[in-house]
Amino acid sequence: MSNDEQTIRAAAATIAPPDEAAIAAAAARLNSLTKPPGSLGRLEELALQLAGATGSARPVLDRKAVVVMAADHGVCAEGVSAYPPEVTAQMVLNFLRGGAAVNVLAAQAGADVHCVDIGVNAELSHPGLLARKVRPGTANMTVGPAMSRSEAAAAVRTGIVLAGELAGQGYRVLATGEMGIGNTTASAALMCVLAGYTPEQSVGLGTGIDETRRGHKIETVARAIACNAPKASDALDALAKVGGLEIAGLAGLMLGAAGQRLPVVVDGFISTAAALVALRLAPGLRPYLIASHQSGEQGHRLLLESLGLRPPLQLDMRLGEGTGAVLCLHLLEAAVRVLDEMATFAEAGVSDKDELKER
Ligand SMILES: Cc1cc2ncn([C@H]3O[C@H](COP(=O)(O)O)[C@@H](O)[C@H]3O)c2cc1C
Ligand SMILES: O=C(O)c1cccnc1
Repeated sequence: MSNDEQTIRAAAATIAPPDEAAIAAAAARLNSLTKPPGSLGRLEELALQLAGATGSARPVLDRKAVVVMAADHGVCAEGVSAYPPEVTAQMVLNFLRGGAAVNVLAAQAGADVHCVDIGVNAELSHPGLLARKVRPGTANMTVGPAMSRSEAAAAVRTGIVLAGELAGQGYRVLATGEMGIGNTTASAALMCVLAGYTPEQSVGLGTGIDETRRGHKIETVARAIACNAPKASDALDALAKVGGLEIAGLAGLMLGAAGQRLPVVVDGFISTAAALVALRLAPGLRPYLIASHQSGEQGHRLLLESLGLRPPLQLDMRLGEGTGAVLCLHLLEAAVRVLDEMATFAEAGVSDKDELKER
C-alpha cells in the first residue's frame, strides 16, 4: 500500500466517535430553555450534532470557511456539459477576485473562501490560490481510467492535509465547494458504482443541457463504467477510474476535518458524491457530516436518501461552488446561538410544564 493510502487509513482511524457527554449536556440545556421541548425542530438536532462533533455542549463556530476545490474532467471531450472546460480556470480567477456566487454568499455568512487548484488543466498563479495540483485534469474516463489509483490517493491526501492546516488556523467548521466543468458526470458515475443506482437515475442536467444531451450523458456514464469496471467495494478504485480530482480532494477534506473534530457542511450533488466516497473510506465520518440543501440536480435526492442525509434546505439551487453549504452556515449559527443565548425557564421565571402538572 502506498504512503498516501496509509495516510488515508490513518486519517480514517483517528476519527473519534461523537462526544456523548457533550450531546447529553446540550440536550439537557435545550430542554431547560424557554420553549416546549423539541419545538425548535431541526435546529435542535443541528445543535446536538454540533455538540457531538465538536465535543462541546456550547459549540463555538466563530471561524468558518468554505473550501472550493477546482479540477478539470477529460470526459468533457464527450460533450457532457453545456459549458466548455475553460470555464473551470476562468471561474477559479473569479473566486479569487471575489465575484462568484459563493463569494457573495460566504461573505454574508461570515465565512472565508479558500480556493484550491487540485487539478485544473491550466497554469494558474494568484497569491490567494492554494496551488495543490495533483495532475492537470483527469483523462477521458470513457476510454480508460480518469486517473491512477496513486493520483486518486494523492488527491484525497491533499484534502486531509488541507483540513489539518485549516484546523490549525482556527477554523471551527468547514463547508465544501467545488468547481469543475464535467463534474456532475463523474459524480453520477460514482453514484452508480458505489451506491448502486443506474445512469438513468443518477444523471441530471448539470449546467443546463437539454434532454437529448442528457441521453448522451447517460450513455457516456454507462460507457465509462463498462470500460473501467470499477469495484463497488473499493472506493479508491472507483474514484480513480470514474471520479475526479476535486471530488477526491473534498473526500479527503471531510476525513481530515472529522479527525480534527470539525463539523463539515456538505454542498450539492458533487459534494455529496465526495461524501459517498469519504463515508466508504471512513464510516465513522457520518456524525461530522451536515447536509445543507437538496439541489435541483436530479440524482441528488436519491444520493442523499441512500446516505441517510436529510438536508434542511431545498431552494431549487443547482450551482455548486459551496453556495448551498454556506447558506446552511446561517442555520448552524442559529443553532449554536439558541444553545448559548436563550434564557432557561428558571432564569426567565417562566413556568415549565412539570410545574403545571404539580398544581
Ligand atoms: C459559469 C459557471 C459557474 C459555475 N459554478 C459552479 N458550476 C457548476 O457546474 C459544473 C458542473 O456542471 P456540468 O457537469 O454540467 O459541467 C461544476 O463546475 C459546478 O461546480 C458552474 C458552472 C458554470 C458554467
Ligand atoms: O448540485 C450541485 O452542486 C450542482 C448541480 C448542477 C451543477 N453544478 C452543481
